[in-house]
Amino acid sequence: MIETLDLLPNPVIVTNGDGIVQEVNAAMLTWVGGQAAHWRNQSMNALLPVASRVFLQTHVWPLLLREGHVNEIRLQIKNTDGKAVSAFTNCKKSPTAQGDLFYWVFFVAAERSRFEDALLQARRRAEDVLKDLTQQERFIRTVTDALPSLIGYWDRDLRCRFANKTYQDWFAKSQEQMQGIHIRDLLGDTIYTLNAPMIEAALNGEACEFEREIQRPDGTKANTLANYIPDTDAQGRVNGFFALVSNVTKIREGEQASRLIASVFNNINEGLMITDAQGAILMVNAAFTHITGIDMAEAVARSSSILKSGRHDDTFYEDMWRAARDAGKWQGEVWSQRQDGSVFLMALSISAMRDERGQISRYVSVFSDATARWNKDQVVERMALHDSLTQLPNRNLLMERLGQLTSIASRSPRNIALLFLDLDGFKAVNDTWGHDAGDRVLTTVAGRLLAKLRLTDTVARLGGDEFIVLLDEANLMENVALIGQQLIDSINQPIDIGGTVAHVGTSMGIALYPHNGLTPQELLKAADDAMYAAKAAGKNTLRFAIPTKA
Ligand SMILES: Nc1nc2c(ncn2[C@@H]2O[C@H](COP(=O)(O)OP(=O)(O)OP(=O)(O)O)[C@@H](O)[C@H]2O)c(=O)[nH]1
Repeated sequence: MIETLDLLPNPVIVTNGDGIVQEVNAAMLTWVGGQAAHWRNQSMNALLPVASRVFLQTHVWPLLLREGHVNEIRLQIKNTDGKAVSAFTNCKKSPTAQGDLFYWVFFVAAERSRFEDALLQARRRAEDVLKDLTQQERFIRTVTDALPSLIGYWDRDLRCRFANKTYQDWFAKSQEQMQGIHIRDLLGDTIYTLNAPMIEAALNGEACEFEREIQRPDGTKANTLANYIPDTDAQGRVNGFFALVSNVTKIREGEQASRLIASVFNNINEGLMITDAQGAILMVNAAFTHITGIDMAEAVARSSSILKSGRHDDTFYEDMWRAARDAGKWQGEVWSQRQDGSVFLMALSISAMRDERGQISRYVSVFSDATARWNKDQVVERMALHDSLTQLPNRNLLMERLGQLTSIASRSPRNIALLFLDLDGFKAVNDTWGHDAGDRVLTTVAGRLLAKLRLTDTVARLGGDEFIVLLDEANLMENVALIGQQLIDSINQPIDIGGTVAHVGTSMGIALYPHNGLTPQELLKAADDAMYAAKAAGKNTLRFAIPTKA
């Protein structure tokens, strides 16, 4: 055994349980001097100064006998010069057939310092690792601080272990104040109580997501969407949970606004149609379907030209879209077609919507059905221009048509004849059979005049028993006289006035364009004068106006 011990660089002694030296190795002899035999069977106390001996007896042996080993016990050894040298020793009990042996291995302070160096290095490595970890944490913090969401970590005791900047700012707390804060203290009792089931779920390993309206320290309210994600280790233990909370106030407000817009979109009476820049329908509302009869699903993705009625030419639509594009808006009335092919008047307003680059991205068309209004306008217009009894054009419309005819004739010469008719003996009908009978006579006369004339000619009632006939392209005076006489003859026919028969005649004055005048007023005056000439000549006859020009 001693040979083996001699190989060791450390001083070693072997004792029995009473501390009697059994062996001393070579390294120990270089330290304490003498021969091995000198030390054998001596108490190891001989190697120690008094203080170490006492320490050995009172502390080391009891520990050694109890534990079977001691480590790094500081003892002093007397060297060859009798000087005390500080050393450390590790001792281990080794049972043998001859009884327990105790191996005392010594290392001097210098060796100890190597050991400490190793320790120091190990600590530095640990510190480097720690530094790495700190850097990593700093990196994580930098990244999470830049995020708009609240990111935090809560341990099992519901103490905050991490909270990013947004989390701190949200609750107006510093990083130090956040560190270790209890979640209840941060959220307040009310929100904590509401969140408690989710916290419990997260600590039970269950991820959860929920929304909550939170009042912030500055008093503002915000909608939050929270995710609690359990932090589970390899053994399946939940050590805490990550909290990821996003401010969804704007999103919720946006959704609310969208819902409002959608509600308006579908509840207004105006038809709405949104198309892309090329005119493909993207969206229509319920009123669109109500007015056009075209189903929403059927309209989408089709061209807005499905509404074309054919009453306008291509130029009309080109002008309309060009104006909407260039001016950003177009307003007007468009004859459009319903699903069933019927035509309606669309009072339409088109607005162009531009994207952030200024390009037109959408056209919003708002429209209503203006057909009923148009029909009513037509009736009013008709009433304004027609005689309500005979439905013939009245003085206004007559003058308008006469104006058009004279204007055309001034550019491309043609003859126009204006026949002024005033009934003879009409008052007697009224007086004899009453006003209604008189009306029957007037409508009958109107019908007879129309029956005798071409569609291009005009028959008008000036009022009372006065009628005007306009003959367009009346070339020969003889022809005009012939027509005039035929009209007189026709009126002379008996008129059935319900059970009895009335007779009226007509006196007719004829003025010719351009001979008797160039303007409507001149022509009417000339014909009126000629009519009076006919009356004066005995009634029921015709007279031409006296020419004003050769
Ligand atoms: N029934 C009816 N009578 C009308 C209407 N407008 C005017 N009158 C009447 O028509 C008559 C016209 O009078 P006159 O032209 O003098 O009658 P007349 O008997 O033809 O006389 P002369 O023109 O001189 O031949 C008046 O009695 C008016 O009251 C109408 O819309 N309906």
